[in-house]
Amino acid sequence: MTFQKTTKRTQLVRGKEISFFFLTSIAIIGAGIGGTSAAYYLRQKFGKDVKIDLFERGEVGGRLATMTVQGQEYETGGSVIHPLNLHMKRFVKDLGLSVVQGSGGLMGVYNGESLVFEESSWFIINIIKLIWQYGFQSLRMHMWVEDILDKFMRIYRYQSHDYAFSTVENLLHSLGGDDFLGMLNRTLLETLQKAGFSEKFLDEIVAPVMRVNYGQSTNINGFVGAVSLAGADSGLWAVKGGNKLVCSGLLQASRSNLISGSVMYIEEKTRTKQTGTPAKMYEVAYQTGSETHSDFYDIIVVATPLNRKMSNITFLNFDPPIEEFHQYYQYIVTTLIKGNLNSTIFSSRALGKFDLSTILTTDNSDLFINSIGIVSSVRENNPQPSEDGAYVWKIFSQETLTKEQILKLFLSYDYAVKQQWLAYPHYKPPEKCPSIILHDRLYYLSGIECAASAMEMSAIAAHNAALLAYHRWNGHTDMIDQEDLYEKLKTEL
Ligand SMILES: Cc1cc2nc3c(=O)[nH]c(=O)nc-3n(C[C@H](O)[C@H](O)[C@H](O)COP(=O)(O)OP(=O)(O)OC[C@H]3O[C@@H](n4cnc5c(N)ncnc54)[C@H](O)[C@@H]3O)c2cc1C
Ligand SMILES: CC(C)=CCC/C(C)=C/CC/C(C)=C/CSC[C@H](N)C(=O)O
Repeated sequence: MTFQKTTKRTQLVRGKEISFFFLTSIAIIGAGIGGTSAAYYLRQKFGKDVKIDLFERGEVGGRLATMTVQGQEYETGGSVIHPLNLHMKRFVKDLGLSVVQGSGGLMGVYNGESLVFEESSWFIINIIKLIWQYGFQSLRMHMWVEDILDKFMRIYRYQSHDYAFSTVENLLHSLGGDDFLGMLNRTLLETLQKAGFSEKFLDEIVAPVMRVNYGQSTNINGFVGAVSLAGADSGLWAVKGGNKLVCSGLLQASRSNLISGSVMYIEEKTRTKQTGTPAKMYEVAYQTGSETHSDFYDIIVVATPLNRKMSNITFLNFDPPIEEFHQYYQYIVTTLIKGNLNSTIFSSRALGKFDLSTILTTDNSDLFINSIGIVSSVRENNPQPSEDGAYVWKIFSQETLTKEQILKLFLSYDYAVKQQWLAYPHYKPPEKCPSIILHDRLYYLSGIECAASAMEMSAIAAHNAALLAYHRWNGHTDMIDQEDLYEKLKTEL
């Protein structure tokens, strides 16, 4: 089913205001959470008649993906969602999906020799342990993250009032001023050292959280560091049946046309429209199987990281030319293993007495895993062991695990399956974020990952790209890059 709309645009021609009627068609490249939420918001803004084509060369969901083993499905990509991720929350509600809550088992931190920190199932013991080992730093860290989240949440108010930003930097500045921009330019380590956190706390608590969430050290930028720490909060949740259901749901709700094909190049061309007037449009050339096709669009939203390895899209004949993108993405392997853990490699405690369900690791180059933890299938709230007591464990590592490494970790195992990812940017502050406006009507939403990669970040970027495209198409410049929005909106009911 295709939709077409005639849209009125007014232009100044030799000093006279002339109205043209154009057919509006929009292409989105990539059907991950970024592309599908862009389709959803573009439909909301541009209305029911505009044609929206969504190009996807792989599976709908992108980095939200599951793997089915022995009849059970597990998340292998983006898995947890923060309780304050309001776009994701809204999608789930609007699409009639259900949620599963994180199981919240016990966590320990291994440094290659022993467990340097171990949670207790008694809340009060935990508090005493944390204060004993790190003073009040855990509480201070919690407050630091909460303060950042508090400011971050301003985006929902701005977007509900339809305000858009033309750069990632402007968006972040509107939320947290120079402090937020400063976080992009400094490492998390520098930021937290300056705030007075101890080496011990940074090595034993903060670095392990960065390793499990972003496969990197505390040398990542301070902003993504804060997002990563938020990813260790309580109350995390996931979508029942798999997070990727949000993407297929948004695609359907947006009534876009899914085109299964790989976009090869985008070129700006002059075309004569049905009205007889010449107009600049974008030609999208894509491959399906061995065939090449192309189609013309007024607006394009690129919702995939633009680099050779990940999307390989060429921009032809743009004036000025569109720069090449060189963001390097971190390679990560997710391995699912159903088996009996050899807990004696982590702790001297007897096998039956080991009660940790997640083991994080310190930044030790001798370690071959970043983390290991018990996981539930996408339909369960709590992980279920099989009759022989085996659980399904998810391991994140920098390289594919060898059989020897798996046999070191497990006394016995039923299966081991893996998925490799170019997962998220390799963060190296100072971060220079790519432009959102690549050309007149060509938008890039994945650039937001330079600040932090997470489902909610892509959804925020998608909403922003839809608002930006809409306001620029209609000449509403007052809705873009407004300064002091927080103060302006404070007085509104
Ligand atoms: C292992 C792992 C764990 C993670 N855990 C979490 C987590 O717990 N919580 C969280 O919030 N985030 C997590 N993330 C990050 C999160 O998954 C991503 O930030 C988010 O899914 C990115 O979505 P996106 O739509 O922007 O990009 P993608 O999901 O990458 O979507 C881009 C799509 O574009 C398609 N595409 C690329 N090139 C072309 C082309 N030329 N033509 C057509 N289609 C093309 C791709 O096939 C892909 O489907 C994790 C990521 C990974 C890899
Ligand atoms: C964007 C905001 C404000 C919050 C998002 C917090 C969040 C959910 C961060 C997680 C980011 C991430 C890339 C996690 C990867 S690993 C996830 C999990 N620990 C797992 O074991 O699968």
